[in-house]
Amino acid sequence: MSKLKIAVQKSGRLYDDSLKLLKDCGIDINNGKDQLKVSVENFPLEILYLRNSDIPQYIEDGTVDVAIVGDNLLIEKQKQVAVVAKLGFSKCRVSLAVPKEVTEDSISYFNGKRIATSYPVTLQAYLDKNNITAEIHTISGSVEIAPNIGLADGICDIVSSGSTLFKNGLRETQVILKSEAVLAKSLQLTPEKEEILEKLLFRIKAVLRAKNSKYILLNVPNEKIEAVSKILPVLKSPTILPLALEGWSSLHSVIDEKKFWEVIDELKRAGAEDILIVPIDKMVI
Ligand SMILES: Nc1ncnc2c1ncn2[C@@H]1O[C@H](COP(=O)(O)OP(=O)(O)OP(=O)(O)O)[C@@H](O)[C@H]1O
Ligand SMILES: O=P(O)(O)OC[C@H]1O[C@H](OP(=O)(O)OP(=O)(O)O)[C@H](O)[C@@H]1O
Ligand SMILES: [Mg+2]
Repeated sequence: MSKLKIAVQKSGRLYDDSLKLLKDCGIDINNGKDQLKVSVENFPLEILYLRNSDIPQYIEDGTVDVAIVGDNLLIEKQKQVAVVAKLGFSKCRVSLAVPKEVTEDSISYFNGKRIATSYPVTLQAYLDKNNITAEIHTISGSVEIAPNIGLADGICDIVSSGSTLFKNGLRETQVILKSEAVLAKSLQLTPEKEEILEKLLFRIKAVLRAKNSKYILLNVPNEKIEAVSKILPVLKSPTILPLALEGWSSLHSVIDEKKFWEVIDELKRAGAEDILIVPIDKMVI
C-alpha cells in the first residue's frame, strides 16, 4: 500500500505545532536524531523534514504529496498547489513598517523609497495595487535591522507580537496579509493518496474542532431550563439530566469557548449555577 508523503518544517516556527497536531491525530512519530525521513507505523504516512522555504516547490513538483507550511509562503512562491485546511497556529501577518520617527502613516511614504524584505513578490504585488514605485531589497533574514544600518527606509516582514519591530525602533504601518499554518496538497495526487489524505483530514478536523470547543455542565432549576437553553450557543440541543436534588437538572452541552465568555453573565442571570467547563480531546460530528 502506498504512503502519503507529508513535508513538515525541519526546525523553526512551524515545527512544534506541526508535530503536536500529527500526534494529536494519533500518528506515532519516532524520529531518530537528524533523521529527515520517517515512516509512520500506525498510519500510511511518511514524514519528510524540510526547510519551510523549499516546501512550496516540493509540493508543486509532487516530490511531496502534502505539507504543513505557512500560507504567506505559498502566496509568496506562487506555486500551483491547493490549500486543504487552515490549521490555526503560527498566526502572523506580513506588514510594512517604518522607523518610529517617521510620522507619515500613508502608503505614499514608500514612493521612491527603499524597502527591505524577504517577501519581494508579495510586496511588489501590494505596491503595484497601490500605485507605489519603490526599490525592493531582498534579504533572507534579520530584515528589521535594515533601516538601522542604512540599507532601507522601511521594511516588509512577518509580524506576530510586534516585539521585534519594537526592539528595533520600527512601527507597523500597513498589514499586507494575514497568515497561518495550512495543510497544502499537490495537484497530482493519485486517487489512492487522495483517500489517505481524506482520512488524515478527518482526524485533523476532529482535533481542530475540539481545540475550539469545550464541554459545559451546569445546574439549573427545572423551571429555568428553557431560558438557560435559549442562551447557550450549543452545537445541537443540550442533554438534560435530573439531579438527586428535587426540582433541579444538570445541562450538558458542547460550546465554542469564545462564545461561552460572551454569555456567562447572561447564563448566571437566567438561573445557571455550578458551571463547569471541561476540555474536549477529539470531536467528530
Ligand atoms: N514570529 C512569528 N510568529 C508566528 N508565525 C511566524 C512567525 N515567524 C514566522 N512565522 C510563520 O512560520 C513560518 C516559518 O517561519 P520560520 O521563521 O520558522 O522559517 P523560515 O525562516 O521561513 O524558513 P526555513 O525553514 O526555510 O528556515 C513562516 O512562513 C510564517 O508563516
Ligand atoms: O512580531 P514578533 O513576535 O517579534 O515576530 C516577528 C519576527 O519573527 C520572525 O523571525 P524569526 O524569529 O522566525 O527569525 P528568522 O528571521 O531567522 O526566521 C519574523 O521574521 C520577525 O522577525
Ligand atoms: Mg522566521
